[in-house]
Amino acid sequence: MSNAIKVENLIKTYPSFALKGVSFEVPKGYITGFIGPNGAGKTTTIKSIISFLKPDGGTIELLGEKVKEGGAALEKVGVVMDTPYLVKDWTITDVEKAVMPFYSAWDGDRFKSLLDRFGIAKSLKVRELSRGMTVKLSVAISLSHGAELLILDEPTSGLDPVAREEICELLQEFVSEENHSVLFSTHITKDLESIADYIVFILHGEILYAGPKEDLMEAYGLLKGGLSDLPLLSHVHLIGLKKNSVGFEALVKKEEAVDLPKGILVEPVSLDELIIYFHRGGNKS
Ligand SMILES: Nc1ncnc2c1ncn2[C@@H]1O[C@H](COP(=O)(O)OP(=O)(O)OP(=O)(O)O)[C@@H](O)[C@H]1O
Repeated sequence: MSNAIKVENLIKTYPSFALKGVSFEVPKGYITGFIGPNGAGKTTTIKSIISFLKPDGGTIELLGEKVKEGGAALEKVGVVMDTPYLVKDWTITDVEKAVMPFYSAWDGDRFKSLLDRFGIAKSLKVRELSRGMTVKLSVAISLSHGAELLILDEPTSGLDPVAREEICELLQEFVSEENHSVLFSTHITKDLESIADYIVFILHGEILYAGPKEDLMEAYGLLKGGLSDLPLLSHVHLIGLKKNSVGFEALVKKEEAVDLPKGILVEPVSLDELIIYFHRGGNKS
């Protein structure tokens, strides 16, 4: 399977944070969700991929081409960042005039029809757009310059469920065209549970998992039981543990959860729970 993005051994060091040799692939033709708690390194990774940041080490390939010193060729890549870069006083017509020269394949008719579909008049100023409309405008720009890969950093944060659903539908429509791919970072893992095919999970600047979503969800489970059961689980690695006055819940790798005491259940885990329990860590005492 060919890759839309290949990141190898990416290093970026800040005084109080580092990407420590991040490696993962985003397969062509699918939606890949990029997850991890606040400060895990998602935006730093995405900014490195699109050359908004200069990494300290590692290699990045975008659509089969190595990103060279001096920046990525983003002609075929649509980028939707958390903080849009558009000038607030511009009208949408001004925005189109400003972005058009950067793209040889700019399709004005497609842009107009997407704006109509999203209910965005060209006479509106950027400052008059709601957060949802701003995200849709960024997506409309990406879809109008013939992008084959969309990279989105938190596109659905701050949006109501209706707008989130619309964005998710757009992404699904986008990947339904041959060889189109999406990398999509979000805290709203519910969105990914319905639309992502692959997951990249980052914690403290390191990749914990990169692969098919179903395999990730299948590999882990939540153990639930009473507090008196905990000492009987010394042979099981509890990745993350939550206790209350009567019982406990713990994240485990299913293949390691063997010889369990009677009454202990292994239940399916959600993406949210995976993030929470990996972040929390396990301590049986
Ligand atoms: N320019 C910078 N200088 C110093 N530290 C930075 C800089 N940019 C980011 N960081 C630090 O790097 C860490 C990772 O930040 P990053 O924005 O990549 O995380 P994130 O996973 O996208 O988080 P969030 O989900 O909150 O957006 C944070 O601790 C942040 O403070």
